Amino acid sequence: MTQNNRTNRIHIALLQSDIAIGEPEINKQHLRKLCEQAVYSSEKPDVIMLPEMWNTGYALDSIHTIADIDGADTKAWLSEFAREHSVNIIGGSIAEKRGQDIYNVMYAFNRQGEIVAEYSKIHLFRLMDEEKYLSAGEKPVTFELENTSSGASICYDIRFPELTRTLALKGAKVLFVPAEWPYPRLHHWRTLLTARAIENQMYVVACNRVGTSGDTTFFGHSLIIDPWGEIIAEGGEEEQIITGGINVETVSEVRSRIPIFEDRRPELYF
Ligand SMILES: NC(=O)CCC(=O)C(=O)O
Repeated sequence: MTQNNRTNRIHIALLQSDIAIGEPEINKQHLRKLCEQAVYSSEKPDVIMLPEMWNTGYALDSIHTIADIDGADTKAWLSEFAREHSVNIIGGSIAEKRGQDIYNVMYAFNRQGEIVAEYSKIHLFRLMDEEKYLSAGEKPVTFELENTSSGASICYDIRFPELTRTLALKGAKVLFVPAEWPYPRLHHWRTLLTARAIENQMYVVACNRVGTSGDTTFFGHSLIIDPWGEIIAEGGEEEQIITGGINVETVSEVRSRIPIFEDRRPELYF
């Protein structure tokens, strides 16, 4: 386990895992074990976070038969785990079947096991054929976790600064980003996440998968970045749990030092 010091207020554990393509049950057992490893560690986290599409991976050809119907199974075990262990969970994202459509959906649960957010990925990634198989979400989502206003984005979404700015304007101080982001775009990953943190003066917490599917290799490098753009924690390229602490008061400090939200001139931008 990669460990950061624990003087800050919210302690986060990122489950940077491999994903078995097209094997929801195997993935569920595996992620559950990692969740247990995180909560039974010597420094129990306040929030645990999973990567993008962890139930199926990008098994798009069979997605209609293996996606979780209404997310029912995933919601049930994540909610129970959150309540049983009194831990907040950002449930990465899963392939969810809603009627005849499939969405890439993030759930967030509080310590009581209540679902506090459901976000369907707005921007579908053509390079991985998402738009051919999945339906796009229509609504930016903010939510409260540990009394902290937070925002949801999934992977490719971070290439759209308008979305993160919208979430920041709705009050988000922390952006959670589950991902399946592969080589060769490590430079884009680090740069875009850091830019979203700096330009919105918010924490960015991103959990990427590792492992190889076909000829695509996912590099991990999960990140926790502070509102000044400094990296608090970064994963390697192996399966591991990455931990780091965030203190939301830092958001106000950075925003008062360089008051970009007061200096914006939105009447001139569009
Ligand atoms: N799963 C994704 O959305 C991947 C996004 C990605 O790799 C990118 O470069 O953007």
